[in-house]
Amino acid sequence: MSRVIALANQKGGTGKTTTAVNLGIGLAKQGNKVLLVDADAQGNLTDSLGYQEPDNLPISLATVLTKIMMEEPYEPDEGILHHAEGVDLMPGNIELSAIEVSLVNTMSRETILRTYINTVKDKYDYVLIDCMPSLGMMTINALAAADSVIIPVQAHYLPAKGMTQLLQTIARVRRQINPRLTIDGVLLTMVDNRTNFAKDISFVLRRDYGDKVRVFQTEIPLSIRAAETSAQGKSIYAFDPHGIAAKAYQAFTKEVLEIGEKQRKRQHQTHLSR
Ligand SMILES: Nc1ncnc2c1ncn2[C@@H]1O[C@H](COP(=O)(O)OP(=O)(O)OP(=O)(O)O)[C@@H](O)[C@H]1O
Repeated sequence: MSRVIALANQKGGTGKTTTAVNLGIGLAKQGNKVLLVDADAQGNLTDSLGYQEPDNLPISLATVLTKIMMEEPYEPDEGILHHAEGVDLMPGNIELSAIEVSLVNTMSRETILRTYINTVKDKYDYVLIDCMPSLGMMTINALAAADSVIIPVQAHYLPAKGMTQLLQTIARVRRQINPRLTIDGVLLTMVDNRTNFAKDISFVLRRDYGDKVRVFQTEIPLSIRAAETSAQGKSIYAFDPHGIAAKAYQAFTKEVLEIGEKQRKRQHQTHLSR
């Protein structure tokens, strides 16, 4: 059974893409089949995996979403690229901006991405969706398609207002479109342990939101090597395998696997008790 996880935060630059790459490849290194979906018009995930001109790719997520909206046939593996470190990628690019606009007038506008994911997910253990830094239609589509959400939060600023808004949006999607949607947790990224600021943010997050969402035990440290990785087209495990960021992403992958295992067991028990 596959798990679909959206990496979402409407604030830009919080580590969504870096986490998608290194969680995805981390899960693949543990023997899982993983599809990464670039649902951000900036195409940063696509770029980070070595496809440096996402806008020139002949087929991308926008291509298949357009076909779904137009009720045209498409092949389930259409446009999917294979990365050397064992993950698949459905690339994204600037064409997704036009999709956001046309979705507004489309029937079932919140579930077009879910329709796509449902046709491919059975081939994978994990599907990770890298969301745009907004709460627009593409992010709503990602939340409608997902089983759960991971919220990367940059440890540099107090996320209070944005966090409340994001949690409200997730709750609304759960009520109106996707009742099975859960929050896996908040991941603190770019933590600079030399300052007290990161500790303060971590404390405030746990104090104000700890009863509503898990804050992952693992914190991703601020690391120049992690920042450099995106230009290399590879993961932190390939670029700097012994560094602090690689170790943190390994520990984070383990936490995500444990959550997945617990949820699978729960689903199995519910299924048996029916
Ligand atoms: N642990 C880290 N240490 C230092 N720099 C990092 C770290 N993680 C990510 N970065 C850098 O921070 C920037 C933002 O990260 P990233 O692109 O992953 O965020 P994002 O949330 O996907 O951004 P956007 O909202 O624009 O899609 C990038 O330049 C990235 O290389």
